[in-house]
Amino acid sequence: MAHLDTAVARRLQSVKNIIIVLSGKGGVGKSSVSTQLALNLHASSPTAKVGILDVDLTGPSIPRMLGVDGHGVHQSSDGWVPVYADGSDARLACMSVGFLLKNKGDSVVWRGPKKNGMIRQFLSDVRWGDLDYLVIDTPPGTSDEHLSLLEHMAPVHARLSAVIVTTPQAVALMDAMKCLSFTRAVNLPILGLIENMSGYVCPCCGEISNVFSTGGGEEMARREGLTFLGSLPVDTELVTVLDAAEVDNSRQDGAEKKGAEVLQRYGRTSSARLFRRILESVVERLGEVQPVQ
Ligand SMILES: Nc1ncnc2c1ncn2[C@@H]1O[C@H](COP(=O)(O)OP(=O)(O)OP(=O)(O)O)[C@@H](O)[C@H]1O
Repeated sequence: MAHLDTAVARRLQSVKNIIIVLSGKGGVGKSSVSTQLALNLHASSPTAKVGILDVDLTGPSIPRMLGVDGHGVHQSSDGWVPVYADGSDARLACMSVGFLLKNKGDSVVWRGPKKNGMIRQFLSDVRWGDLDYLVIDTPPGTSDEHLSLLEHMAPVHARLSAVIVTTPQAVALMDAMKCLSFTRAVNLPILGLIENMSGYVCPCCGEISNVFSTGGGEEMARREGLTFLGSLPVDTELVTVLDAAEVDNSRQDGAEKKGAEVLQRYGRTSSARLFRRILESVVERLGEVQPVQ
């Protein structure tokens, strides 16, 4: 399966760390965790350069979460120019199939080879430039998209690792275990596990209460010898910021304005405060992971 893809190698040689975000189950908040990871890495230093690649081809949600879904992608002689969610600062680059669809509601109905071709093109043709981190949001489960990513990246990039997202419920944890066994089978280093929708933040007083079970992710991490990166409660403020990030296409500056607004508004949420601690663990773990063999 492994072959050296020189076009991908050339493009990714200026990317220091690649973090693949996985979840066994759909709807557990993988895209929102990917978005928050990118936003927090971006905010972690005034010079941090971050990319986010959305390979959830049938359900791309990153452009909307970052407030840039009104954008089209510009094709230059040297490949696709990513969309910058932070506008002219150009430190938060985003690429998604969502930018390539003619109409927002269009669905992508592709078989494996076509998905593989799209993913390879994302890896070989996007002008990411120098990046400290590239965060990759994937579809739920472990399917064609995951295999394509690894097939093209593992032979050419040593600093590849994964984060697993789960909710605390038993069914989600069972699927997270499948994800874990996939990463072990393909020798993909794991930074750790994040438990999302763990408890509920009261919008009035900020207190966290446990509506459903909590702690299942932490328990799984301990049992499996993984780092528990932290938990994030259900946060209605987060939904307001990420889900409502629809761009006003009637304004020429709509997408750029909305992207900047998401960055600012997210920074003030309680999720952002909690995520900063998760980020510390992620960065610490990045320093420890052994390069992919
Ligand atoms: N901690 C949270 N608090 C409140 N809402 C959340 C939280 N995490 C995710 N959500 C919301 O839940 C919904 C699903 O989240 P998201 O799209 O990130 O899940 P996903 O696992 O990527 O889904 P899919 O399987 O479709 O790819 C979104 O509306 C998102 O804003």
